[in-house]
Amino acid sequence: MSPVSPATPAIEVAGIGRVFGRQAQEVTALREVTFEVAQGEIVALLGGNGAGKTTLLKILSTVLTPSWGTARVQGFDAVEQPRRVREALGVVFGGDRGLYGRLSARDNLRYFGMLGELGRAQLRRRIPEVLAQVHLEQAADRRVETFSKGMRQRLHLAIGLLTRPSVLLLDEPTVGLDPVEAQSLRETVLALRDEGVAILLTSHYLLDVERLAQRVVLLHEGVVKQQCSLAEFTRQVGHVATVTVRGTGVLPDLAARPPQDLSTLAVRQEGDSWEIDVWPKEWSADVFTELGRLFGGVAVRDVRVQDMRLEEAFASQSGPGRAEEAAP
Ligand SMILES: Nc1ncnc2c1ncn2[C@@H]1O[C@H](COP(=O)(O)OP(=O)(O)OP(=O)(O)O)[C@@H](O)[C@H]1O
Repeated sequence: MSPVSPATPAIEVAGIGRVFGRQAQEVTALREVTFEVAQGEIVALLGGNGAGKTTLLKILSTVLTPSWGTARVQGFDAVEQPRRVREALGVVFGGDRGLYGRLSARDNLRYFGMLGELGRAQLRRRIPEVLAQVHLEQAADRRVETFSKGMRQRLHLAIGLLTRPSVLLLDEPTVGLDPVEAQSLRETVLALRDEGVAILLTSHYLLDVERLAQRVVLLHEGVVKQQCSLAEFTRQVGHVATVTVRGTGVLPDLAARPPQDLSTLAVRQEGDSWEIDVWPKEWSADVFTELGRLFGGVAVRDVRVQDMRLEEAFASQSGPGRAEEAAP
């Protein structure tokens, strides 16, 4: 980790804009984006398709230059000092891209470490350390093609950690993972934050944002539509998931037992079968107590939980707003 003052923001984006193409084909991906990520903080960068998230991550990782504005990582300018920025930064773009299935996890780490200009001695020391950090020691010498999605995602993270970055760009860390794998990956990410790593996270899942981030930056058509604490964001979103309870026979008497920690209910009934959606405002043990109270004593056949995708939240929040303003 680089010796920076705790007062220096880990990421500092000031008035960034990016235009692609020329004249008739011109597309303004970013108009005016300003925000900071403090040392040891996790900020979720959110926005619907085409909002500008990828463009911003590319600017921060020095792959793309901005058309205007400045981006700094640990105080280093992404355009003037790209090498220093790359030294401070770990970039984890997950999914199935980029790993070599026929190589072991250890050999993938060696390969990417060498591309990242780490020396042999450094790699000998770092590889076991990052394998331990992401809990892949036991699988280190297995071919990656035998890995689950969660293990692959862990390996991506390990590669991003090889250079001991103090800032991580984490793109969709839990996409395609089952709930257990997703939760265990989140715990690894939280452990990194506790070690002081600053993280800019993009995700389509509210649960990731809720469990990981302290603050939210919401992009819409290339401008920051909203910046707020996680508490404020989830309050505005209203609910974290849809729980669908299906049963047969007598409906629970919801009028007699008005729901508490659940925001709304929708009831569907066909013949003898019924289906009720409830929307918990947040995940807590109280939600399960409340579900037990509402549905105790009726014939429940199954319960399904669908974590809310952020698109649903944006549907209510991504109105035109500031995005209508003229580009600078
Ligand atoms: N190389 C490019 N040439 C032209 N237009 C581009 C280019 N890259 C991005 N854009 C446009 O810039 C806008 C922002 O794209 P960007 O990929 O940054 O959005 P995003 O928020 O990452 O979306 P998604 O969630 O769909 O990945 C879009 O309108 C996109 O079509």
